[in-house]
Amino acid sequence: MQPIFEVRNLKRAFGGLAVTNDVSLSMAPGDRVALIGPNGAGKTTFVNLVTGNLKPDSGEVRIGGEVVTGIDAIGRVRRGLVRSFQVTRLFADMTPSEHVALAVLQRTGRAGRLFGNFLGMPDVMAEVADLLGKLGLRELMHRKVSEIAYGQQRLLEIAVALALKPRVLLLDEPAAGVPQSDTGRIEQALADLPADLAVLMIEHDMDLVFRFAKRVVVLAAGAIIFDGSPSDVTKDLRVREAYLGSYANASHAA
Ligand SMILES: Nc1ncnc2c1ncn2[C@@H]1O[C@H](COP(=O)(O)OP(=O)(O)OP(=O)(O)O)[C@@H](O)[C@H]1O
Repeated sequence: MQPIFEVRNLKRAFGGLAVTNDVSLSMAPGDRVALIGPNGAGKTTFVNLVTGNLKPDSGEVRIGGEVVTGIDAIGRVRRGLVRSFQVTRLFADMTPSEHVALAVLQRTGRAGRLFGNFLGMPDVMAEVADLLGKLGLRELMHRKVSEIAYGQQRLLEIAVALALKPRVLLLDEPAAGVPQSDTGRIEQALADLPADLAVLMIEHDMDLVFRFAKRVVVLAAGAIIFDGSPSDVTKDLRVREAYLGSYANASHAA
């Protein structure tokens, strides 16, 4: 299948440190990939390079075959590359329906309109209600974000991302900070993501990785050291060494 998302020979250094060191990765529609790696492996930097929040020193990012390396973050969202909105970027005084409506208006090129008007736009409201319903947030759609639980805020991040109709979705630790009692709802939302969506999830929780991912990519010291099946990743010697090395460094530093 033609890749929907491709990274070729991506490099980025800070000072003398190669934080993204010749990374290549390709994903097809429907892929469910987990990106893992010890602390400081370069996962966040990689995501920032991919989304256009950071410029690479060299290499290429493609969405649907189009080279987007010179296109900014908003242009990449328009082409279908969406990173889940972070809880820290939700507006405490706004409601879930306002957040999702804003994303729908942005996607449909109507974000410039007076925002309060969306309540009178039946197509927008129908989509907002549908999306929030699918994520179990319908009852809370008109409450303030500050009044809803953290797990529900994380579901709202997913709803906002989906309202942008992504072709490639980057999820940054979607269940981090969510109490155990609420992680089931997040996992259900991940299981219900559109089948043709390519999903790259950064995750530390290996239980979640094993339940979600069909493929695991391991980044260590800026380079991909493993790209394969979840069942093979724990047996891989280089992966074991990378994690052991990071634990050794951490205890050394402590
Ligand atoms: N703007 C920057 N300037 C200098 N060094 C940086 C910068 N951003 C990241 N680094 C360094 O790059 C390395 C990788 O950082 P990055 O945050 O990408 O790793 P990570 O895998 O996301 O880590 P974690 O899992 O701990 O969040 C670290 O050594 C970090 O100190």
